[in-house]
Amino acid sequence: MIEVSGLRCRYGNFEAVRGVDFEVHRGELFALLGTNGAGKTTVLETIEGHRAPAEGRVRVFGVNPARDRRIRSRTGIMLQDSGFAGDLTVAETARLAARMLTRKSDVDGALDALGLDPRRDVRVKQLSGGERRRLDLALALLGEPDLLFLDEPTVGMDPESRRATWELVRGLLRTGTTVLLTTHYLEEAERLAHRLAIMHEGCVAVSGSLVDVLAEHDARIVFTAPEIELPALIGSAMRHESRVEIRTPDLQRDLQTLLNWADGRLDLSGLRAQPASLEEIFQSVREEVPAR
Ligand SMILES: Nc1ncnc2c1ncn2[C@@H]1O[C@H](COP(=O)(O)OP(=O)(O)OP(=O)(O)O)[C@@H](O)[C@H]1O
Repeated sequence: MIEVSGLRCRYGNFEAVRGVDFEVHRGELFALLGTNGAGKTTVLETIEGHRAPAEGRVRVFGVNPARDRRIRSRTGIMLQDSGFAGDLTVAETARLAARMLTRKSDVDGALDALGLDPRRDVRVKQLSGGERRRLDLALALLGEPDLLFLDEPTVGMDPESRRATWELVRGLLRTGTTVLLTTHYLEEAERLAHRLAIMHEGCVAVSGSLVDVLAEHDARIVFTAPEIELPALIGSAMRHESRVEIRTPDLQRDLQTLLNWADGRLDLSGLRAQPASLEEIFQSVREEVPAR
């Protein structure tokens, strides 16, 4: 659905994107993540056809998005701010947005899907931040796009609306919609993404399927235990008072060793074993990749 290869983008002499490659496949959710100023918006704008690359190639539905406007009718874009007049009501805004589309769209269905039906006669400027995001998403869904761009979709939403939005996105994925998500909310990416790329300083620092990316980084075993000599493990153990934290590249093996060793000897109280989180991987990208 999307192909980005060798992409470079410049603002004057400043190279904001320095050779980015990734693909987004049909029916998947791809999360484009990154540190502040990493170049995500620049990449997105190029994919959306608003910016021509300095070098490299971008294809959406197999065509150049900067030249071929036909892809617009198959694409839904949830912007950070949809830019409609605050004096219009929710329903007026949705009807106006629908009129700008070439595809037929179900305005009532989109408002209903986002729980905005009871708010349809409220002026947009009176909506809460979370309701506003839901309206932005409803507008992006008009015309039932094959490809959906979600830019920070759940900013300002309360936990319940956020969960409802994730469920809605999962539903869209089940019906074959392809989604490109950008978010600073890493739990969101962890919950939704099939594959992802983490950008830093204009480059992709980490990419792959969520499962592989998490598996490639050290998992963690945590428990509390008195001062005691631990068995030899593959991972490294650190102690903060009675709390022991083991970072391991082989969670199953070290956990097995630890449980066998503790059996009948010691209660590993508060034992937790978990894979690396995107939060930790993100942090290591920030620390490891040298600043330009
Ligand atoms: N119009 C512009 N002129 C000059 N530099 C720009 C312009 N727009 C963006 N930049 C710079 O390009 C780099 C990438 O910006 P971009 O907005 O693509 O990053 P981002 O990953 O979306 O950041 P954030 O997560 O902070 O929104 C940044 O260093 C930014 O300051």
